[in-house]
Amino acid sequence: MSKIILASGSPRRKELLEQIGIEFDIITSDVDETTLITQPDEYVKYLSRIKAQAVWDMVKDDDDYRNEDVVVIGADTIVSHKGHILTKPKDTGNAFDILKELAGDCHQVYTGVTLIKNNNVVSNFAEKTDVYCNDISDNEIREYISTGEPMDKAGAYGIQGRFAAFIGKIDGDYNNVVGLPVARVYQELKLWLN
Ligand SMILES: Cc1cn([C@H]2C[C@H](O)[C@@H](COP(=O)(O)OP(=O)(O)OP(=O)(O)O)O2)c(=O)[nH]c1=O
Repeated sequence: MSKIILASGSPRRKELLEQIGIEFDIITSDVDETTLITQPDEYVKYLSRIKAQAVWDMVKDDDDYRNEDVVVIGADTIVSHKGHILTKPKDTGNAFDILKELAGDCHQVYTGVTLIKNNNVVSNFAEKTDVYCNDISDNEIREYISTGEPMDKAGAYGIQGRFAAFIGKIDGDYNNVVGLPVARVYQELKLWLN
């Protein structure tokens, strides 16, 4: 049986993979996330790949994994609004600016996923979901930021949390917004697990 490693410290990704009944280990790395890529789908495909690659490099000579079939899953999520990329907010002022920009408009959430099996990149894709935000007043934004929810999330919000109050509709996979498009990940895993 293949061993699966989730190369992510995101509690949301752990929950989503658990939700579909997959058994896996979690190993995280600390990759340098700076890149000059500006195209959202290429950006998340690249970052998910370097996260998966870093963990593969850590485990490839490890006694627990050396003689096993190992599949490493890396992922990266960003928000894109009018063609520019929004990652996690740097501070609460930045969170305010981001949420002000997203209010009353449609934006895209991209999650990139990479599967590495035995040193080969066997899957590297980006999934897009359109998200429509209702109008949000400055006071509502300030209150939302005071919950602390935005700070570790791309686009400074969590659709699975209090920000649900401001989502008019989405077009695409909800789980992709939360950080992992598990239905597509499952389809890919089926191809590569034994
Ligand atoms: C848009 C959105 C993002 N997010 C989260 C998912 C990701 O955890 C985070 C984006 O940051 P990422 O850099 O993709 O991931 P991470 O730093 O949390 O974890 P790792 O690099 O170890 O894999 O934003 C939500 O939880 N809800 C949302 O609605």
